[in-house]
Amino acid sequence: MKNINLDITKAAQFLKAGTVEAYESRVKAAQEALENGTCPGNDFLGWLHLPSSITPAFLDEIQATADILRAKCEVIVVAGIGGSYLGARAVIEALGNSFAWLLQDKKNPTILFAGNNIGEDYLFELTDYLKDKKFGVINISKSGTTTETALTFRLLKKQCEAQRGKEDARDVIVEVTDAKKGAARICADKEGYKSFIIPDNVGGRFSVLTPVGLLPIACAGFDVKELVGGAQEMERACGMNVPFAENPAAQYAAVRNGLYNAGKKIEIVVNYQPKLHFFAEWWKQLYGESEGKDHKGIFPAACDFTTDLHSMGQWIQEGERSIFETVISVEEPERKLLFPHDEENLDGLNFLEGKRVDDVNKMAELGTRLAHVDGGVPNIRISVPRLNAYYIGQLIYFFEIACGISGNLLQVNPFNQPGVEAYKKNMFALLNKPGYEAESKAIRERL
Ligand SMILES: O=P(O)(O)OC[C@H]1O[C@H](O)[C@H](O)[C@@H](O)[C@@H]1O
Repeated sequence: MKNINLDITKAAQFLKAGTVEAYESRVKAAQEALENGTCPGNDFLGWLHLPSSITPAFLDEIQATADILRAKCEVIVVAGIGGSYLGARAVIEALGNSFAWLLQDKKNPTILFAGNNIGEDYLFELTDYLKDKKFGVINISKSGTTTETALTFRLLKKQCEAQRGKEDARDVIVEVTDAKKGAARICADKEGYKSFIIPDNVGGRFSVLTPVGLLPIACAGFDVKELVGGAQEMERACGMNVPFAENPAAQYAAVRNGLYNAGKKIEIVVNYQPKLHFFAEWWKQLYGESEGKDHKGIFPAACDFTTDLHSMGQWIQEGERSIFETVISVEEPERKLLFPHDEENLDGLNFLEGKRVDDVNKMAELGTRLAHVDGGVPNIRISVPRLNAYYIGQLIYFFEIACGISGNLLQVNPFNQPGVEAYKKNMFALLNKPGYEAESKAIRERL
């Protein structure tokens, strides 16, 4: 079976000859530091060999819980934010029907996401929509104390119990959280909810292959064994025994650092399939939180093409030359649709009659690639044979291991996110959270 394939030729051509190759020894050192646990943030390396450590029995347990929720719920709300949100949504949207929430699909529950904002209208409208629904909740929080998620869970737990009764609610509320600490753990133990553990040594943004991602994905009806199988294959293909020139993660990490050092400060991940929109959101957190520190790091951005060619296309073609693109290209769509004939041919498009829609999309992609490279935008291309669970699993692990290597090349700790606390501290000070008295006083003096 084919694997995802990385092509860096149209990016490396922007660098001095030999630049990518010159990273070989530094990449090797980064790989060794990850393997040996000697890099910064070495207490968060549990994701490194996670795919190959997942057992069939563990996946059966995930599936059994998902089956209960699927049988008892027409809607499942997945509450979580950041790494406790984006991976599940990325995979579910990539694999699902584009109009999933509009389908009266009796076979699969509708999956909704919440706990990822503090929008009063959003939460009101969600709880309003759920009023006459048989719904369940997967509450996901590693710390168990994240405000956005905790607020949402308060609302949903109460509503679920009110609508179903406390006993029945107990079967459809599941917590995914720390083994020992945090409000979600205490609540799960007290209420007797089914719960899954997020390992201590796996950070949120690397946790999609733990129950954080696997449980919602199984609830949505997708094959978690295939997903993990794809990740396992990439764990092998990106292993440190694979030579530098043949190792896609090593190559990607090297070329993007080469580009960064040559002044390309922004990486735009691009898709030509709208289903990959949230995959790019997941990627943005993975790379943004891992590399954006010590006043360094490529800014991770994303565009959906061809949609955004009609909005951001101008900037990409002719704006400041500080960007490069990483295109995720799906080789073969899952469905077939032909360009139709039209008697009047008012749009002049009858020359495309009978062609697959994807043939047109592919020419848009090729034309864009040539135009952007001509315009000075280095282009990395990752081709994905099909948009299925196996290849999404490959993409996930590929980007994770490349991120670990890349962060080490950048000489930052890729596994912490101290900067995220600044807004939380201010918010709690402004809200007069008990324990924040001094901060509250100090911040008010600044207003
Ligand atoms: O899973 P939780 O503890 O609720 O955290 C959810 C997210 O929020 C934080 O602020 C971090 O920046 C993220 O890395 C994390 O994934």
